[in-house]
Amino acid sequence: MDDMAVRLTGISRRFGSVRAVDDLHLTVERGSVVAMLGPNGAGKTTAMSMMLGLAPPDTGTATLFGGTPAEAIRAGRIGAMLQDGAFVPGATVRDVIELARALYPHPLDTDRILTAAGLTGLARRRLDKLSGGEAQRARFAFALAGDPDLLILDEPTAAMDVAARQAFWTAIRSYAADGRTVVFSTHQLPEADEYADRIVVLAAGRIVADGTPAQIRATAGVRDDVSLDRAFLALTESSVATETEH
Ligand SMILES: Nc1ncnc2c1ncn2[C@@H]1O[C@H](COP(=O)(O)OP(=O)(O)OP(=O)(O)O)[C@@H](O)[C@H]1O
Repeated sequence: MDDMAVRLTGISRRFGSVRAVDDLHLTVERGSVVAMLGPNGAGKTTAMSMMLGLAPPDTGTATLFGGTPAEAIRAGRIGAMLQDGAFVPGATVRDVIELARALYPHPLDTDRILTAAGLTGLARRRLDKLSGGEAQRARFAFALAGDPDLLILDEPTAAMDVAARQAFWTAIRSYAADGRTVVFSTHQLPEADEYADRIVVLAAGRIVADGTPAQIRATAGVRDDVSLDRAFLALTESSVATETEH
């Protein structure tokens, strides 16, 4: 049996002449919180899509808990937040939570989901009337609904205000404290610094650094008291999405 929550073995994906993800090898241990960082276009969303089985890799394999992503999803073990994921038109926050709960074998209680996502006062609001940050909280509610073993979250706090971010990270902390696994991407580097056990830095579809926040600073050659932003820039400054040769 594979002990790893996520195992990416040499996955690659091209779009035309762009190598969005280039021979990526990554394992994520169960119970860890892993941040995926990288400049715009580094391949984070593409890698997460392949993790979830939404896009097949051109080469390599992606497994979750030792099986295919589709098997893990069917077993109700995976929750995900994707960038700008569309909602059912006309539905309310409560409707979409009930819809998500119906997809999973052991869903969380609706009130618990509403509380964890900070949506208790908005349960009857139509999704198309939500603000950007509120819609992001609704996506988080959808991801949490099935009480999954692994959360894969693409820029989960984008558009959230300060209070919503704090509530989000409190929910993630209690979720991870139960030994469950989180993989998230962000451009808010202090979030990775504070909440991730491990940071994977991507540039041009490849891993350029991987380790604890302290190890990332060491790889970048900066001191421990220097901001993670400085370390990140040192690691990724020279990178641009790789064009393949014709
Ligand atoms: N469907 C697509 N068609 C063509 N090119 C694509 C497609 N999806 C992604 N790309 C390209 O692949 C590269 C990686 O994109 P990806 O969205 O994975 O990056 P990202 O790290 O998530 O970026 P961001 O931080 O901006 O969200 C980029 O150069 C992007 O333009």
